[in-house]
Amino acid sequence: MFDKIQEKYSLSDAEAMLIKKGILFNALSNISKMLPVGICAYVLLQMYSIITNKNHSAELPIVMYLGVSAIVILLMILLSYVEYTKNFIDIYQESANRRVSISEFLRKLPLEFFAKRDVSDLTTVVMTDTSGIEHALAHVIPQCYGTLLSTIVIFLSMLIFNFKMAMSLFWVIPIAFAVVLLSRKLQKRYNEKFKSEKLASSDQIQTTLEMIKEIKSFSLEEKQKTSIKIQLDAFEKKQRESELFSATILASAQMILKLGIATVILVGAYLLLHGEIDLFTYIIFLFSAGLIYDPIHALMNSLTEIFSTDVLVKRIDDIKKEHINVEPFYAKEDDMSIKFDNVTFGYEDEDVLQNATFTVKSGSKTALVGSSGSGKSTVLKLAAGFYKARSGKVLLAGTDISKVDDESLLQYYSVVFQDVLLFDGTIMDNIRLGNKNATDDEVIEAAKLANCDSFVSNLPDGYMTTIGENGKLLSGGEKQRISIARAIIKDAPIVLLDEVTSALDIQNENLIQKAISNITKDKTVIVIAHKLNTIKDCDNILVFDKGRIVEQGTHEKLLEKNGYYKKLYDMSA
Ligand SMILES: Nc1ncnc2c1ncn2[C@@H]1O[C@H](COP(=O)(O)OP(=O)(O)OP(=O)(O)O)[C@@H](O)[C@H]1O
Repeated sequence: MFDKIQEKYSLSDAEAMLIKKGILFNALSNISKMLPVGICAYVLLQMYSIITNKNHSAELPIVMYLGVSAIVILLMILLSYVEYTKNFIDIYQESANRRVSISEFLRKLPLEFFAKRDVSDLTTVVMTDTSGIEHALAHVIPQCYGTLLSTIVIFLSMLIFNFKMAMSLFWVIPIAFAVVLLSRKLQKRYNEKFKSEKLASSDQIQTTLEMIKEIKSFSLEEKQKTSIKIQLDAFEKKQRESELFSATILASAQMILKLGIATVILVGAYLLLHGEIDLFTYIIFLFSAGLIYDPIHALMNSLTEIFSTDVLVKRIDDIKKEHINVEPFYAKEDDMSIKFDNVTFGYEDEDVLQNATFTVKSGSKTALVGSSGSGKSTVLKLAAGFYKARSGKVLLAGTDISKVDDESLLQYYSVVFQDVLLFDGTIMDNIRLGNKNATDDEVIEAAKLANCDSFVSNLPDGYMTTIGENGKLLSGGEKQRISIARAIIKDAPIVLLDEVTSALDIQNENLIQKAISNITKDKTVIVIAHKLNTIKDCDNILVFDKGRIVEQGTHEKLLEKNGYYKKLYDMSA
C-alpha cells in the first residue's frame, strides 16, 4: 500500500521514510492517548469497591496513581513532540524540493508548452498545488494512516478484551467510512469544478492588471468590473457547493460514529445486568467510546483532503508527462548554417507558415521581409527552436533542432525580439543576463555599442539604477537598446533580430544600425526589416506573403525580377 502512496506523490526515498516514521509516531501517540482510560477506569473501580465494601479505612494508593499518570503524560508529550518534528518540520523541508524540481522541469520545457498554458495556471501549479500536496504529506497522510493503524491495534486489543462490547463500539466505523469513500467520485467532481473556476478567476484578475492601461484608456472599467464580478460569483458558488458537499458527508459520518456511543451504553448495560461483563469493562468501554471516535472523525476529514489532492497530483503529473529533449547540441567545426526543409507550422489549427524551404549559409546574412502577419517572426521562433515544425525540419549544422536540448542549442543564439522582457533589477544586471560572467567594464562596453550609455548616464544611479518590473521606468527605445546590449555581450555565432529599429527614434537609429553591423560581423544572421533600405547588402532576402516564401534572392536580383519585393521596396522608399 505504501508503494502506491510513494508512486502517487512521487516521494523521494528520504520523504517516504519520514512519512513512515510519521505514521508510526502518530499511531503510537493515538494509542498512548488510550492509556489514561485504563488508569481512570481502574481508579474508579477501586473507589467503587471501597465504597460498596464500606471499608472506609482502606486507602487509594494515590501517590502511585499520580506517578503512573505523570509517566503516561510524559510519554504522551514525548510522542507528540516526535510526531510533530517528524511530520511537520522534516517533511516540509523535504517537500520544498518538490517545488524546486517542478520549477526546474518547467524551465527545461520548450516554449511551445508555454504557448498552450497560461502563466497564472503554471504559477498555481508551482506555488499552490505543491503547497496542497506538502500540507497533505505533512499533516494529513501520516495522521490518516497512523489513525488507521492505531484503530486496528485498539480494535484487536478490545476484541480480545471483550468481543461483544468491542463490536458494539466499532460497528459504526465501517459504515461511516463507506459513506465517505462512496462519495469520493462526486467529491472529486466538485473539486475539479471549484479548481477550474478558481483558476479562471485568478486568470481574469491577472489579465485585468496586465491590461490596466488599455482598460483605463478605453473606459472599460465598468465592463471589466462586471465580468470580474460574474467570474468571482461563479467561483464562490463552486466553492460553496464543494464545501457544502464535504461538510454534509462529514457531518453524516460523524452522526453515524456517535451512534456507537449509544450502542456501547445500551449493549454494556444489558451485558452488565445479565452478568456477562463486570463494571470495570463497562467503564473502560464507556470512556473509550468518548475518545475513540475523535481521531476517526479527524481521519475522515483527512480523507476528503486526500481526495482533493488527487486533482493536484494530476495537474503536476500532466506537466511531468511533457517531453523534454535531453540530447545536447554540439556545433560542428564552426558550421552555423540554418536550413528550413519544407517547414509548415501553425500556432493553432491554421498553418501560418507553409512549405518554407531556404538555407542561411554559415556566416551569411538573410533578411525576412513581407507584410504584417506574413510569418516572419514565426520563422525566427522556429529557427531558435522555440516552436517545433508541424511538418518538415529545421536544421542547424545539419542537426534537426527539434531533437536537441534547448539550453545547449540556445547558447549559440543571440536574440532580439519585438517584445523586450526585462526583469526588476539594475541595468547592469539586465545587460549581464546575456553573459553572466561579463565584468562591469564589458557590460558598459556593450551598452556603449548599443547606444545605451547616453540615457544611462542621465539616470540617478547610472548602471546601478533599478528599472522596475519589466523596465517600466524606461521608454520603449531604451528597453530595446538594453536588449541589443544583451545580444552584444552574449556574442553568440547566430544573431536573430526582429524589427530591431522599430522602437528607436531617428536620431539613434543610425548609431544602432552601426552597432548591429558590428555585432553581426562574421555571424550567421537572420533579420526582419521593414525598412528595406537597411538590408541591401544582405546575402539573401526572403520575401513572405501569407505564410509562404514567394521570392528569394539578393536585393539587386529581386529588383530585377520586378515582382512583389520591388513593390514593397517602392512602397517603403
Ligand atoms: N503566439 C501566437 N499564437 C497564435 N497565433 C499567432 C501567434 N503569434 C503569431 N500568430 C499568428 O501567426 C501569423 C504570423 O505571425 P508573425 O508574427 O510570424 O507575422 P510577422 O510577419 O512577423 O508579422 P509582423 O511583421 O506584424 O510582426 C499571424 O497571423 C499571427 O496572428
